[in-house]
Order: sequence, then C-alpha cells, then structure tokens
Amino acid sequence: MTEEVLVTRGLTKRYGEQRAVDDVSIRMERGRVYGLIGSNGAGKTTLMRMISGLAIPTAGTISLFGSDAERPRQQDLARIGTLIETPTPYGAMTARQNMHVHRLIRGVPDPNVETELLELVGLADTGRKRVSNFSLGMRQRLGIALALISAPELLVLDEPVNGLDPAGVVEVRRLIRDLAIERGITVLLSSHNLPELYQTATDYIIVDRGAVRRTLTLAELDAQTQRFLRIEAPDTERLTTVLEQGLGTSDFTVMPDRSVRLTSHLDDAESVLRTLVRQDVWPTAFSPEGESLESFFLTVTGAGRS
Ligand SMILES: Nc1ncnc2c1ncn2[C@@H]1O[C@H](COP(=O)(O)OP(=O)(O)OP(=O)(O)O)[C@@H](O)[C@H]1O
Repeated sequence: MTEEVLVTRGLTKRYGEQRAVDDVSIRMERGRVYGLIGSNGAGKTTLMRMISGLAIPTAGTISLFGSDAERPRQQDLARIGTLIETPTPYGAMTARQNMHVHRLIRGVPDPNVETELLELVGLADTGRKRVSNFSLGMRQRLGIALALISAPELLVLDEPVNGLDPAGVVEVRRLIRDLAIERGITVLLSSHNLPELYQTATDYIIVDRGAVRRTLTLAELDAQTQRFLRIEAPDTERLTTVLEQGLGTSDFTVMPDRSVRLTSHLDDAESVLRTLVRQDVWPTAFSPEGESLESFFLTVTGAGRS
C-alpha cells in the first residue's frame, strides 16, 4: 500500500497583493523523489518554507504523514529535514564540528550519527579542513548531512545542485537517489532547470507564477520529450528492413500513418540517410522531431510570453 507523506489542499501564500503560492494541491508518497521545477520567482522556496513550517500559509491546508488533529503539528515537523536556500554551516568549523553542534541543537543523543552521515555524504576524510575552504559541492553535501541528522522521513532541499559544476551535480544527484532507494526517505527538491534535475526525480511538479501547471512521472516526462527521427518512404517494409539489417537497430516504431519514428542514431542522422539511400530507399520525409526538456518546460509554463 502506498503511504502518503504529504498532502496540500489549496495552499496559498500572499504577500500583499502578490500570490507567491496560489492554490497548490499536491500529494507525495513515501520513498519517491519529487522535483519542483519553476523559473526564478515561481514560488518554489515559499512552498517549501510552508511545508517545512518556516512560513505560515495565508490559506489552505498541509497534512504531513497522514496527520490527524490529535497529534501536535510540531511532532510532524520534527520528521522533516530541510536545506532551504544556501546551507548555513559554520565556516570557521570543520565538517565534524558542524555535525556535532547540529546534533546537540537537534537533541539527537547518538554521537555515532556524526560519522555515519559524514561517510554517507563522502566528507568523512576532511579532517581539520574548515568549511570556509570547502568547495560549493562539499558544502551542499554537508548541508544535506546536517538536514539528515535527526533521521527525517521527508527531506526538503531547495536548489541543492544550483551553482555546482557537472561533477558536483552528479555527486549530489546520486546521493539524493540513494537516500530515497536505500533509506526510503521521501525527497522534495527544487530547481529552476529541468534538464539539470532530469532523472534525479521520480516525479515532477512544474510551477509557474505560484501555481502548479503540471505534475508528471519520469516515464511520462520521457514520453513527452522523447526526440526521434521521423522518416517516411514509399515502401515502409523495405525502410524498416534496412533500418534493422543495414543500420542494426530495432529502436523504431511504425506509426499509424506509416511514418517511422527512429529513436536511435539521433546524433548521426547523416549516416542513417546514407545507409537508406545506398540500399535504394529514398525517404520522402526525414526530420528530427520531438521536444527537448527545455522546450517542454517553456511550453508548460508558457514562458516566452510577453
Ligand atoms: N518575504 C517576502 N515578502 C514579499 N515577497 C516575497 C517574500 N518571499 C517571496 N516573495 C515573492 O514571492 C514570489 C515567489 O518567491 P519564491 O522565492 O518563493 O520563488 P522561487 O521560485 O523560490 O524563486 P527563486 O528560484 O528565485 O528562489 C517572488 O515574486 C518573491 O518576490
């Protein structure tokens, strides 16, 4: 049975006339990784702050871990770990000293958790190095370790890969996926860049101007954004035979209109065409089609509007 970790209904936050978050109703299940995607100012941080108990909603409700009226809200909030905006470890201290201070602040009795989490995020060997000398990626990983100190069931991470170099992005992505798979932690993480978050999340929530524009799973996102070569030829059977035997691929689908969608060789369209022509298959249509992640995001959010 799926376990609901979070349900919001009509969640709204107004600052004066402005609706930073506007009537947001979302649902999150245990062990999944939710990517909250939106441009700057879309309302991601405000939504995460409300979920984490750091901001009070103007309207709407938040139910955490199937919360009921009997249980104090503080008890539910204690089951959330957050890294919102830039992580705030103490720069003059080492990673371990930061872990120690946070453990005491959070009232976690077991000192072993410090080493265990530093190992988990790959910072166990940083010794006497001060955090002010850490790279941004190391700081983000320390921020995640600090957020994990009280063994949260829901982890809320605001832009955890923002500003990281490609290697840093890969490291943090892997860490987040492992947390979900190995520890069953539910993760909500935000980004303004869909391609950057792609494949880290199992589910995507696309927001724009405070409102949810679209929610979809990774598989649905893939189906929406798969790029392909669209090929038409007078003899479809001959075309597919040449793709199979001449090109050695079976990554294609024959569509009802008899056109063929080839999903391999996207970066090598020229050799596809050459192979076809050599085998005397003369395409009447041959074009790359489908949507990129970026253009899908722009379409959903209506960006590019005036
Ligand atoms: N404390 C505040 N007072 C007034 N307006 C605010 C406050 N916090 C946020 N806003 C406004 O609400 C809107 C949403 O802001 P928010 O920070 O949630 O967006 P975001 O998607 O996290 O953007 P970014 O990626 O730039 O952090 C913005 O227009 C912002 O200016």
